[in-house]
Amino acid sequence: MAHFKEVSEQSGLHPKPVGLVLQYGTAGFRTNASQLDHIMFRMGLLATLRSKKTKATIGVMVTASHNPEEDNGVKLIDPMGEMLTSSWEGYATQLANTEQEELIPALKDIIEKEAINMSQEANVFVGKDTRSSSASLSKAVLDGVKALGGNSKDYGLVTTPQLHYMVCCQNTQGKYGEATVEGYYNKLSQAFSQLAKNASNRTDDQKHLSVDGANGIGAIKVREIESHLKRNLQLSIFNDGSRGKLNHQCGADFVKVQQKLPTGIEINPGDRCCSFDGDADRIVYYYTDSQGDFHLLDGDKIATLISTFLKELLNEACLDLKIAVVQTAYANGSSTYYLENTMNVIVKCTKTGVKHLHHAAQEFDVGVYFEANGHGTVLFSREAEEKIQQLASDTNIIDERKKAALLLQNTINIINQTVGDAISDMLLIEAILAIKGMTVQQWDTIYSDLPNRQLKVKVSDRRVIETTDAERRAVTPAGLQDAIDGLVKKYRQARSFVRPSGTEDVVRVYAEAETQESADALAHEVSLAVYSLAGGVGDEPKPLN
Ligand SMILES: CC(=O)N[C@H]1[C@@H](OP(=O)(O)O)O[C@H](CO)[C@@H](O)[C@@H]1O
Ligand SMILES: [Mg+2]
Repeated sequence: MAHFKEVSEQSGLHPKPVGLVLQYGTAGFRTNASQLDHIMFRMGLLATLRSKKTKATIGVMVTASHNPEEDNGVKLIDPMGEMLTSSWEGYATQLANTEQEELIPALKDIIEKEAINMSQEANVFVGKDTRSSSASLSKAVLDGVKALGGNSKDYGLVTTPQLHYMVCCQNTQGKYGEATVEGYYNKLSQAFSQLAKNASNRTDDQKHLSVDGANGIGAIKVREIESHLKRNLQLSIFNDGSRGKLNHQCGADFVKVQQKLPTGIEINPGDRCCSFDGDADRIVYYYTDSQGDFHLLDGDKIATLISTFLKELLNEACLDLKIAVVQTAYANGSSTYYLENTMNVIVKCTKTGVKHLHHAAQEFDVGVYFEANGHGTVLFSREAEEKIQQLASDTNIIDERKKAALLLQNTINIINQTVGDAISDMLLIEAILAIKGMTVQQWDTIYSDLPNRQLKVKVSDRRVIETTDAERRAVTPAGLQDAIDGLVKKYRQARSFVRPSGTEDVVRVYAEAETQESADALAHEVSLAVYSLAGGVGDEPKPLN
């Protein structure tokens, strides 16, 4: 049949190392770049099949996000700009692990199971981050698409959320926006300018933000959008890739996990700063105080700021729309308490991984979702968008209600609803702070984080840990959860859980408690329990201090 001969020949140029097995994990495939050429070619094939199946454009992003420069990875993007549906993740894993000679039968199997019409046209958008391996790996994706007779468009260097945006624009025939990087900048920057008009006179200092670009794609793209912002926002960009190494001692993941400033940034006490991750789908804020102490405003603080802003606007607009915040087990206990008890919003907890949060957020009129690490966005239901649109364009009302509706309308336009987006989130946060006349310190005092600690434990097979209750409790191995419960009881305001990582070969341990000493001690003791009950390898975990 058509193209199989071509696939067979071409796949020989992208051979699979015999015996290599990889999984489509929390965020696609991710490992050392040297092992990924065949994966990329095959994901080009799979994206082509997915496009034929959905009769829509599919995206393929080559990136390993916050991983070190030597790694790479690939994520597939479904028609509305969301992550690949989980029912196809199995196919991705199958194709990835099939030995060379079984590739065509494996493809035919998917075609048959999904009843794919092979004469249907296929279109695939491809993007890549700044890793040195990304150029040849994205070429392998393009080869895969071509081999199966699909059309492709190579966007070259883009952030992950930009590619999600392009896919959504394309499949909504431009209703979501124009499927170009310029179109993306125009939509976001125009919405930002509109929102900024609602801020009272701001000094240059207040308009200033320091950005740590993680030496990655985000630095390039934030510089590009800066020129569209007409000095409504004044950026100093550090770690722009001209000297430092990608994600090395910098970027959102480093700042969140280490709870300290990235290297390569020069700031004064009180300056508002943010860090992107390696593919610019995450953002965290921070500042240092006059004592030099570091203060982090993570995804939880961002979710609180945004949901407060939206709830106030919905009230002012007298719109009866249900707003909810979606978090994971990593959300700081103080944030959950504040959202539920002070703000009175619905809070949902899902498993780790953006696809879970995204789906949960879709169930509400307005769903704000953020992982504590700074990956998140806001989703508006079609009904919510329509109600807001209607009120904003109602010529009979000229009052506070309409003003709120117009603010909501521009907020919708500034947000990338397809996926978490560091640039879009940054603009929204900057607009909210400007409109509310709020400093980063004032934002920080909305609630105080419980001190917390995240650790990793190496075990021989992390799958021995199975969890339940949105990963907050371990079901296996026997005795582990009882041990954790016993340890948690020793500390005040304490909570701890463990889960196998979906992106690294480790078990993650999280603990929070009334003091940093307690959180550190609890995290260490839980690590020891994991080490002894779940097959720890290497040296026993050492205390932090
Ligand atoms: C604790 C943590 O931050 N985990 C991250 C990390 O997943 P793990 O499954 O924990 O490795 O990478 C994911 C993909 O970027 C992200 O969605 C998630 O939040
Ligand atoms: Mg990322």
